[in-house]
Amino acid sequence: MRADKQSINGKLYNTMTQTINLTVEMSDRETAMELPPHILIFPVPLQGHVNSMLNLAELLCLSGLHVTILLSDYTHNRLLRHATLRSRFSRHSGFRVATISDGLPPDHPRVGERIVDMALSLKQIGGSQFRRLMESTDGLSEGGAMRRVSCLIMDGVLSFAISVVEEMGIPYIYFRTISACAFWPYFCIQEIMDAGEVPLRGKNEDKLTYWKKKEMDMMVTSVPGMERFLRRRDIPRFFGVANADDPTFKTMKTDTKKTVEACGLILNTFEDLEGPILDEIRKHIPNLYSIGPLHALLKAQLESKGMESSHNHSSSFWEEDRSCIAWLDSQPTCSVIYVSFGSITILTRDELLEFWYGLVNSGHRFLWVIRPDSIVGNNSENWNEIPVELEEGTKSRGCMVGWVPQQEVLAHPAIGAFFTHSGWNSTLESIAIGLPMICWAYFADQTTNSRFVSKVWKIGLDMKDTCDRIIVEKMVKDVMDVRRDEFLERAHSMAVLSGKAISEGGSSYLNLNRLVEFLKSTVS
Ligand SMILES: O=c1ccn([C@@H]2O[C@H](COP(=O)(O)OP(=O)(O)O[C@H]3O[C@H](CO)[C@@H](O)[C@H](O)[C@H]3O)[C@@H](O)[C@H]2O)c(=O)[nH]1
Ligand SMILES: C[C@H]1CC[C@@H]2C(C(=O)O)=CO[C@@H](O)[C@@H]21
Repeated sequence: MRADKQSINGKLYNTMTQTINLTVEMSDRETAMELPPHILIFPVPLQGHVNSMLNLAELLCLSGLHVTILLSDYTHNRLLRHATLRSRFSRHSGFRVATISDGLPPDHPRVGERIVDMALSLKQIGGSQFRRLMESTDGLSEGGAMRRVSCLIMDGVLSFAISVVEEMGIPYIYFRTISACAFWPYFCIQEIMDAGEVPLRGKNEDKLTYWKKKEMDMMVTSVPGMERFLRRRDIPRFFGVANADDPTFKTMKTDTKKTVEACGLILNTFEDLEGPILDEIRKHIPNLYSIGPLHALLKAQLESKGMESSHNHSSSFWEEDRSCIAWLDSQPTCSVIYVSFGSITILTRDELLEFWYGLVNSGHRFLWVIRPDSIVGNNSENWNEIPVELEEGTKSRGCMVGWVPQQEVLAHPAIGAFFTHSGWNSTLESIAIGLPMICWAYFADQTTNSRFVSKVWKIGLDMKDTCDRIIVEKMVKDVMDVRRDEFLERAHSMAVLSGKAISEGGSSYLNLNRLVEFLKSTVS
């Protein structure tokens, strides 16, 4: 195992090639009792969850805490291949990575709705692996170089870890990486079902047909604080199952309800964005830490310490194609719509063509991320027969790539709007930079996020449950031209509030301090 030594602040750190394992040389005066608290962070091993939890990990490192993040082998290998994990964290003492298996075969697609296989697989095998890891390493204490884990910060659907940490006397906090506006309907699942507001899907009824029904436009009255705008089609898309024993549906329901038993709940959001919903959640979970937008909070805190911002670091699972930056540099200000549907969404060839025609026919420039594993269906179809009008329109106004440094792209002056799937990280990144959105939700929490973007915050348009070139063209023209000023004004106002939340004395800034104080209290 290659190890190279670096000398930082007079201490020797060994960086191991396979895991980042900073072995802090113990000076005479330091003893285990003087070691900082050791926080174990455990995300669902998906891009959106890992991004926000790595941001939290770095913020806790900046606060002087020791942190281990527990990834899947598969995810860790993707990060080692495509991200800057080592260089980003080698500048923090006491950070390391531990790994377990996600239980899926290496060739499992890990995209689309089959991504739930991972959550269910972890539910089956995660508990025994987690117990073995914690017991065989004496709470990840690294032979005394770190304290035993003093607190677990765990993702929202990994409840198998609870019995292990409870037996070891370790407190735990949930970090649900979705929005408050999506968490709250999940929390109210039983009330929604009891009110018959999202009926079971017919045995022979496919999901598309089920969600396109007119009755899905009926309002949901059983989620306090959302009665005026939440329709049936806007609730998280793990509803609408054919039977109440559906394993994913049951997991989402039971695990979300378990949140009340934890020492607290972390949400990557801010009070001025979701205050009314946060207040509803606080009635059940009083110890709530709204500390977002985490990527922006981290950037601000790194800059205040004169450190390179996370903006220059990647936590991508795919190789970033930086050629898009040079292309953007050659485009006029605010002239490009950025299109990306996240790390899980998949499209059929027909859906891809509807978006492609809509973008080209809008007459606007577009930068489109088409993730290598995102087009499904008959791949043998000959892509050499691309309609000439699409080929010409793309040549003159478009740029299509496999994966980009998204935060850098969103901050580029050429970008005028974001066509997104409404994943929560993408939504927050767009809000923080002040970009209007067009929302095409794929599944999970995205359907609720897109409703809030369009109906509550009014910073974009919701294209839910449709995929039509005429609608795409019209919505692109609306956000880039016809209603541009209207959306830009509100998006800019929300960006200002986001900046306030993460600045010294802001709500997220203060909540992070309160979280760090709680974590420090777990060892005093
Ligand atoms: O080309 C790209 C595209 C995306 N990103 C980044 O990848 C992340 C994607 O996260 P998100 O926008 O949240 O979408 P998903 O990857 O789909 O995230 C999953 O996890 C989220 C957090 O729980 C949920 O909100 C989503 O519904 C769920 O699909 C963001 O930070 C983006 O900046 C890139 O860096 N480059
Ligand atoms: C695969 C999904 C299981 C739970 C995660 C989630 C959540 O509500 O926490 C939403 O969608 C996906 O990110 C995950």
